[in-house]
Amino acid sequence: MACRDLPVLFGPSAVHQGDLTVLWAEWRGKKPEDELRGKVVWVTGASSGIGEELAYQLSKIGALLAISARREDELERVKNKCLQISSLSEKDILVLRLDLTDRSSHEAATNSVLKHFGKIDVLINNGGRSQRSLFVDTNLDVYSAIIELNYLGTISLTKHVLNHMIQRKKGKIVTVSSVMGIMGAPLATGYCASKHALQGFFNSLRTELTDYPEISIINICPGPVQSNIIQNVFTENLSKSIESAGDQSHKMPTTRCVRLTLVSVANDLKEAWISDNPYLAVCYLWQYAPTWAWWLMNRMGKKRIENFKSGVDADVSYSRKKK
Ligand SMILES: NC(=O)c1ccc[n+]([C@@H]2O[C@H](COP(=O)([O-])OP(=O)(O)OC[C@H]3O[C@@H](n4cnc5c(N)ncnc54)[C@H](O)[C@@H]3O)[C@@H](O)[C@H]2O)c1
Repeated sequence: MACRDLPVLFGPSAVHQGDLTVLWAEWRGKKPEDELRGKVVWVTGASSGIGEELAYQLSKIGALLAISARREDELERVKNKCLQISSLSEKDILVLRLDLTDRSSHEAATNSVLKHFGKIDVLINNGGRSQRSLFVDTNLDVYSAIIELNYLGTISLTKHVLNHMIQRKKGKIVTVSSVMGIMGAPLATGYCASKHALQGFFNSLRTELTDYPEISIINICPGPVQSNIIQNVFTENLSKSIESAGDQSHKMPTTRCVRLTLVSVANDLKEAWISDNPYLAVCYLWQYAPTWAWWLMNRMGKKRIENFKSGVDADVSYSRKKK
């Protein structure tokens, strides 16, 4: 690497987006266009946010898509847009209704994708919901629902798809975890627990698959990203929605998060941190100097709770584009 290249890695725009391995992969690594064209990719939670954008970018690359979520009409909308922006044809995109919490349906859903395409090259476990409520205020049913959806729903689908990948001895299981799978933060105790559970699960599963070097387990850890995640959060009661999601424009654009996700998939990165600062820096601290991270998070966390209680987005104080 020449000295003139250093600003690419350490310049202000780069450090705000992903860990050094992700940025290196984007700069020097394999291109999603080369690695994913013609591959069968199944994306869960494809009806909005990160999953919807994954469908768009993958369709432009020429990947064959199975797109899943609970609302079929929204999936049809996403499919139609994919067909408009790509050279894919009708049969290249399978709309498959799927409720991650309905675990008894996951085997049949997997068989439907296999029947349509004959194989699954990549599963992207993206569907999930976050949380905005303090533990002291929150009903335990909410914790059960978060674990059922984010953790058990994800590993249930993985189990069926992995059986197929083991038969083929190849495939990629990608899970959209979160920086909250690495650190802890207030207002999200259940969400953090579910993402930590996913990290622990997939890091352990990888060690059980050493006889299958062509099966990759890839954990994606985004920081705050523009999507519908806040309007869909769990609150203190299962029946209660959040009053206002607040402005989300200070967060990382969905397009950028998804591009770096696909770079991570193309390069088989085991774990990718994709975030603006300060959350990216907190990930490094949490990993290498946890005592400092705990000290810092206590201070940031207080502001997060204040923001939430005043009706603005919890993370609004830390963005470069303060609102
Ligand atoms: N946006 C962020 O700031 C952020 C940060 C880190 C991680 N993530 C993760 O990214 C993933 C996608 O979230 P997003 O930000 O795009 O939010 P989003 O709310 O826009 O999208 C979530 C998707 O999951 C689907 N989903 C929810 N419950 C489901 C169920 N029971 N069965 C099937 N699908 C279901 C929704 O229909 C939707 O398609 C989630 O796993 C989330 O935890 C998001």
